[in-house]
Amino acid sequence: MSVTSKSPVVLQVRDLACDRDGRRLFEGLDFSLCTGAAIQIKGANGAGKTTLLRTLVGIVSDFRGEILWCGSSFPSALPAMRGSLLYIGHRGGVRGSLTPLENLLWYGATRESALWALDCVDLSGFEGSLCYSLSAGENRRVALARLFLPQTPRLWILDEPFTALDAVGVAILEQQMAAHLGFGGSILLTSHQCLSLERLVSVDLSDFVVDESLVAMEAEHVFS
Ligand SMILES: Nc1ncnc2c1ncn2[C@@H]1O[C@H](COP(=O)(O)OP(=O)(O)OP(=O)(O)O)[C@@H](O)[C@H]1O
Repeated sequence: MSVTSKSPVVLQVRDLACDRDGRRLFEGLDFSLCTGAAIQIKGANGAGKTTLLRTLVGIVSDFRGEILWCGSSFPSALPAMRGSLLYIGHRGGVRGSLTPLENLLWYGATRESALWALDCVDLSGFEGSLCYSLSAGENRRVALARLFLPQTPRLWILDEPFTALDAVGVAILEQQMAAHLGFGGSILLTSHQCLSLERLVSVDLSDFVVDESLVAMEAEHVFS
């Protein structure tokens, strides 16, 4: 699928600002994510990448500005967006006391599709091991196996999906992301990794950091 200026926008952020613990992390953030396209959110440790993703999936509701799903504003658009969303957070959502197969069955996969997905991420032979006995990279593969299940939702929001993966794991994931975009899906991800995906644009949160000196000057002006 080719992405053009006419590709429909699925997720849009307008003049977004997020706070954490009383501190403004970023403000004035604008971007539009189209069908068949990906956005990589970049920024230093603590810049607010995870906070942004958690805001976009509705876990964090303390924001200023506007978030739109297919043209409808949050929070009323949240249920519709969640119906089309696959979110894999920092921790991956893998239960250590379950096996990789049981984890995928818990997410609603059939046994056949779960075994297929585990094979795609090179975990054949580990289906029945308890996840707490697997390595960090293997656990990350269990989490990412959800991207290989059939009828995957159209929007993927992925927080540091490449963490702990080896070179083969990175290649497998990039290939699957490219396939998802090719089918008209959309991806928003955070990563410090240099990615070779086509139809990918970067948004750096450092460009939206608040200038504290201006905030102080404005406050002085208001109270003087
Ligand atoms: N639950 C929380 N309560 C209070 N402050 C928080 C909480 N979670 C995050 N923060 C703070 O918000 C800021 C942004 O955190 P966030 O995890 O969004 O950054 P990040 O850009 O994803 O960082 P990293 O690259 O290290 O993963 C940090 O300074 C962090 O200390």
